[in-house]
Amino acid sequence: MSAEKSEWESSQFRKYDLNLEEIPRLHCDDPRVDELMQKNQPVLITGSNLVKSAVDKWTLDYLEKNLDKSNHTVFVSRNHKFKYFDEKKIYSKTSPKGVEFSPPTKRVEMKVADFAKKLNEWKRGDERLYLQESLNSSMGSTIVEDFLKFNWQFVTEKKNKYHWGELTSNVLFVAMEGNVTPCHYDEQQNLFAQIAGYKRCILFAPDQFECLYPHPVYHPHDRQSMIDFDRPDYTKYPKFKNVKGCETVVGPGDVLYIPIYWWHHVESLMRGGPTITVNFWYKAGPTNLEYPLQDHQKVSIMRNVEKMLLEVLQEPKEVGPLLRTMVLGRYS
Ligand SMILES: CC[C@@H](CC(=O)C(=O)O)C(=O)O
Ligand SMILES: [Zn+2]
Repeated sequence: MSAEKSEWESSQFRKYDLNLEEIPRLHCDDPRVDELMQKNQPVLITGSNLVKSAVDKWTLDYLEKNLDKSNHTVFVSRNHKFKYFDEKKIYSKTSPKGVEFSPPTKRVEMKVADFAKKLNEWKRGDERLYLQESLNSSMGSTIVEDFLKFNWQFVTEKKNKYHWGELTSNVLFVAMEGNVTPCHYDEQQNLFAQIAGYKRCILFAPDQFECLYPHPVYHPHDRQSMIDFDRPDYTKYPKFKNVKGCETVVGPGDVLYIPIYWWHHVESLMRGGPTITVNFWYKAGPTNLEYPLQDHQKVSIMRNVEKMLLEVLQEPKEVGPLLRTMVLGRYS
């Protein structure tokens, strides 16, 4: 992948054993953008001015001065990975009895000033921080003003053209250089707008499900890959060797379309300073079942089968044996 005007270099990437294609990088007026989005394919869109009002202004200092003085949600990790988990699933009735789940990160509330201070004073071996919070009207009048100046026409045009559901949230992400959000998928359409710094985004299509081994649906790490990209266990996860993916680097002003159910791994480039992103998450649109079904629809079906089996069996340990009895030698 070539650096745009050498703003970054691949030595700032973390090293993984992956062969990756490049995600197309196209100007927003290029008709191929819509050809790809129509097919639920990722594309990096330039020139949209989606978050121009923030690109010109938002730095850590600016956020410190203008984000309101109350607390903000910050995740803390003992390493560079910030693997998401659903707290509600740690204690749910279907979580296996006595199976200890040790959260890989902790969620704290922090003033932006304290967050910025810790980033500026960070040294190797210290805990890492990742501010992640939905933007809302209580974010301070200046931030709200910048937010209202986003190019809403651009995103609304995409929402209407592809019959997406409602905009559910705009999440603000402020990461330390080197932070990684491990490989996972979301059940929402996502316009991922980069404001400051550079992020490498590695994406895999929903049909790579069997190469990426997601945790069971009942698990707190539902939707997250079980594979540690830093040290893949090819014995436990042999199909990871064959995974096919694509990648791009998003920089200020770029918008990456991350289609619903597409796996993505996101890393803030090492030695690249803090990164700032705002995403636009949209609910899925109405599902019209046309055959052959699309790969993301099959993921949705598998999720529903797992949920139904859990509901009726109650005991997660019984799901695997029942599925094996049903499939092995009969459907395989
Ligand atoms: C959750 C954080 C991640 C973004 C992402 O996964 C998304 O927008 O869906 C990132 O940028 O580190
Ligand atoms: Zn995501």
